[in-house]
Amino acid sequence: MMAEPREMKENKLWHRPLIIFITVLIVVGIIALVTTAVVQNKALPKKYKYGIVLDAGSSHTAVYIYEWPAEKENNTGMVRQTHSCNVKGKGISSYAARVKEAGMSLKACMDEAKGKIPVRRHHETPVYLGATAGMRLLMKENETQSEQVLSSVADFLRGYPFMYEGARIITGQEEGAYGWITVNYLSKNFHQERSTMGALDLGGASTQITFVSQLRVESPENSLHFRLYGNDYQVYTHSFLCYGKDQALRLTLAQQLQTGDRHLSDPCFHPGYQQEKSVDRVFGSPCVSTSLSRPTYANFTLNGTGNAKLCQSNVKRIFNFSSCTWGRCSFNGVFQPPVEGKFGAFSAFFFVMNFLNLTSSSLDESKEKLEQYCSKPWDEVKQSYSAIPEKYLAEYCFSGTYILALLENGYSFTSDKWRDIKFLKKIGGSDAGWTLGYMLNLTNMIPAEAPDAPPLPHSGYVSIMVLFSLLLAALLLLLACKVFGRPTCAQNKYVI
Ligand SMILES: Nc1nc2c(ncn2[C@@H]2O[C@H](COP(=O)(O)OP(=O)(O)OP(=O)(O)O)[C@@H](O)[C@H]2O)c(=O)[nH]1
Ligand SMILES: [Ca+2]
Repeated sequence: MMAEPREMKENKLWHRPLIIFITVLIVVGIIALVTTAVVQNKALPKKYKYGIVLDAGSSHTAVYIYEWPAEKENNTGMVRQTHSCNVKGKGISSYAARVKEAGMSLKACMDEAKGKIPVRRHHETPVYLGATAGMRLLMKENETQSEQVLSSVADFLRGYPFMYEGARIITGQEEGAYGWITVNYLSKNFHQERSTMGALDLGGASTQITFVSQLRVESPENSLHFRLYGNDYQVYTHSFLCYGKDQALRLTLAQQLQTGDRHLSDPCFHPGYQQEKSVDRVFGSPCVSTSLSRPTYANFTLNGTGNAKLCQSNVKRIFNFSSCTWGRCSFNGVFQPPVEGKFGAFSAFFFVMNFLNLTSSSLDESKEKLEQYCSKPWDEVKQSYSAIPEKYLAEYCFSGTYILALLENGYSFTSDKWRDIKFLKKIGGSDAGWTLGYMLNLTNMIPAEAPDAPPLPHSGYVSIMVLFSLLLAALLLLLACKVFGRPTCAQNKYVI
């Protein structure tokens, strides 16, 4: 009777170190597993790639830097803008008479880009320059000069340690298409079965409208077909050269100067606004039709009268609604299907509508507010917005009226469709514009088919691995209890 307890005690003495050893092993194992999972799951210092696009617009040039994680370049929405720089002065087309300086004008922004991108990435960072309507107009006026301007900027960009990938004038069709790609890429609309949004871009010298149309696009030059991430898109696009807001102002002024009076009473400017303007500046543009008669005097005086209604009827005269050889037209005989779906309106559409506080107003409300704004005396306007450069400030009444006329009468956004227009500047930190779409296309970052996704996301995979390891460990522990006897486990509360 006395021998049995001694044996049990001996057994227990032999068990204890083993159990402790196994428990420690299991605990260490679990800690190791969890640590591995956590470390693995934590954002590793990612490898980023970079790209630079110069938007050589008619009014100014902007330099954009984009960044994306190297291993995820084919996923939609991964590229983001990390920096932008506005080149001082006017657009590159304004250097026509002093082409050598065109390249140098980019120096400050390009030097800044050098500082923003890690040195070890410089040699593999592509640089693209795309010129838009200002250079398209210069090309029409003087081909040699436009080529010289492009080679001046090209030579200058080649002097940087980046990978120079070209400087060219992009077509209006490309400008529209890439703007559409940009807004939908940034909104992650190419994912799943989401519908896309149209893109409205208003520059200084041209304006673009691009959207998916269910209706057949009758004119081949306005029709684009894309296969992106496994989906097909039939896209309508048109770029109206000369219908950017600066050229539209010239067209409106040229129309009004047909009366022959060198004192122009202009309803698109505030009452009390007065300025001497050059006839050359107005009629020197290739946009101003040669059928209009050019006044003989060199300057004219513009006197604001501040009447948005009259302004609107003047502005409407620059659109030709009378001839259309297609089923339906926007203006100037250009085919356009009815606008469909939501739209993102950016660049000057945003600057102007945002300044006028009209980004969330209905069409009727916008007209009303604009009437009030235009009728404000110039002195009052200057006082209220002393921080805004006078050049911009003087033109908001005209620009707002032009935008309403272009959208309502030009593109046929009726009152109910007006709500579908969202005036925006950026989407998730990146500017809306053609540059991102241009770079995505040239670097082959928008695949036709959806990239193969692993069955589980990485974090899901790790979580499942950890869960099963824990389960396994618990089972092992249970097994140990069974092997080494109940009392020990019961004492340690391991057995249920
Ligand atoms: N109010 C205001 N106007 C601006 C600003 N930036 C540009 N603009 C004006 O808005 C118009 C359009 O500007 P952008 O979109 O930069 O035009 P752009 O790219 O130079 O011209 P395009 O080659 O026709 O595309 C021009 O008349 C500019 O002078 C701004 O910050 N505020
Ligand atoms: Ca532009």
